[in-house]
Amino acid sequence: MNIVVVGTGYVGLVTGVALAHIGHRVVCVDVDEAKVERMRRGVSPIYEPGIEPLMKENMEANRLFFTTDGARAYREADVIYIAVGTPEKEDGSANLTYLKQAVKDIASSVTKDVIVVTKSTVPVGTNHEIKRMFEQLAPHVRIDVVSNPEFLREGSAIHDTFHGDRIVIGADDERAAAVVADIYHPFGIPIFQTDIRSAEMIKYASNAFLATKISFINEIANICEKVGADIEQVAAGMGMDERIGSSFLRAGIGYGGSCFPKDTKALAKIAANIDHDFELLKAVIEVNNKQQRKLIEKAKKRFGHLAGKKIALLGLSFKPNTDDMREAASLVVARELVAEQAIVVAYDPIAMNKAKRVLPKEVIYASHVEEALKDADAAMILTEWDEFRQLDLSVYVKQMKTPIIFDGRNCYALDDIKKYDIEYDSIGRKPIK
Ligand SMILES: NC(=O)c1ccc[n+]([C@@H]2O[C@H](COP(=O)([O-])OP(=O)(O)OC[C@H]3O[C@@H](n4cnc5c(N)ncnc54)[C@H](O)[C@@H]3O)[C@@H](O)[C@H]2O)c1
Ligand SMILES: O=c1ccn([C@@H]2O[C@H](COP(=O)(O)OP(=O)(O)O[C@H]3O[C@H](CO)[C@@H](O)[C@H](O)[C@H]3O)[C@@H](O)[C@H]2O)c(=O)[nH]1
Repeated sequence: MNIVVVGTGYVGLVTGVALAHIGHRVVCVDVDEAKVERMRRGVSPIYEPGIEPLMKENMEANRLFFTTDGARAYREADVIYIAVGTPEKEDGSANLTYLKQAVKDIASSVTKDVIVVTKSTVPVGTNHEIKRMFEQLAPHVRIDVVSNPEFLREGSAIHDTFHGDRIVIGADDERAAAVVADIYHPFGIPIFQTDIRSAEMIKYASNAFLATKISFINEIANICEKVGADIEQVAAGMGMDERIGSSFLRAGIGYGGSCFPKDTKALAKIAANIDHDFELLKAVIEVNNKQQRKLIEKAKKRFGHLAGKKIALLGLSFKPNTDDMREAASLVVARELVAEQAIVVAYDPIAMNKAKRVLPKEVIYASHVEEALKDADAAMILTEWDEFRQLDLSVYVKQMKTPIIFDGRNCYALDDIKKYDIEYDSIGRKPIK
């Protein structure tokens, strides 16, 4: 099958590589020339474990190509996947500018019937709007539109693509649905076929539900701190109930990333547009906003004021195994610390280059953990990278002026901390003084 993928971000590139790997001829199109140039040399524009070897293998097998020449690619395609960004607008709704541009680009180029598959996360009704646009802009050909939302997580995107829990296919046309189902057949992943609007809703509802789980456990953690219970024990005990499930019950400083923050807001907006006040989801968002400031509150309570205090920030990306800084808690924490006139020294194993572009200019960057901790008054752990989890705890004692750790990701067992002269305040657990 001749497949074209429009947009080579986390979703587009991973999709393109995976579809090439199961034998399709895949052309990935992007408007970003520098990105395409890098990918042609086998270099991934994103940090994603396992992506580069798979890219190179499929490029060498002449199954995977990268181009900025969308027009030519669309003309030759049997199936076109749209995976461009749908970022957040100021009012919280999804910005469909890139998506609509991609639709126009495709419509002005195609000369034969084609199936267009929307992987981008789009509000309910968008795929029907795309269909109408094609009917107006390219009446000479038949273009079927299929909704196929993506559920991969950054940092485990390759694994998720080959081992996902389900593939959702939303279609009005049985033949188009069957073609898309056939493409995915070699993955051996259960396929859930439904109508287009339900498919669009499954994506938002799934992300909103996972965000709800996180805000829920974070609120329980906040209560645990006040009643002397331990959130790790509570989450473990809750998770043993199969109806609840143990995943997504990790308390911390809230969710970030390119999806949960924007998709929860977009769903609240979708609801508002039809006069439905989605109170539960609005509370989930509000809880998360507060939770991202949790370590700042703890530090202010401990020190009184933060002016002149040297604070080491460990971890800057929104989660481990990615360099993505979108909506990372570190953005909120660093801005607030700088506003409080603290001296902020930051370290991240992978995201440092991207962080430098978005964190306040006052932030100082260390090239390793020890350097970040040197003479610090306190450390704040914002991302649970293995490098921090596996750190010899004596490093905190040796390097810091005062070994005080505010751990936003509960990286250490309390019993391990107790073996050292460390003051430790984490999320939903008893502080150790
Ligand atoms: N990042 C994730 O983990 C994830 C997971 C599931 C779903 N999604 C959804 O998938 C979509 C893509 O997300 P992403 O994080 O991969 O995006 P991204 O911002 O990383 O990448 C989008 C790419 O599209 C390119 N692009 C924009 N307009 C184009 C056009 N007209 N023609 C060709 N290329 C164009 C951009 O240059 C960019 O490289 C979004 O709707 C997002 O919500 C993302
Ligand atoms: O128990 C948990 C699980 C996650 N998080 C936080 O939640 C955020 C998102 O994490 P994760 O879901 O692992 O990463 P994403 O790559 O953002 O993936 C989510 O968003 C994608 C884009 O829509 C979806 O495709 C995925 O299914 C969905 O998990 C991160 O800040 C995590 O630190 C927690 O605080 N506690």
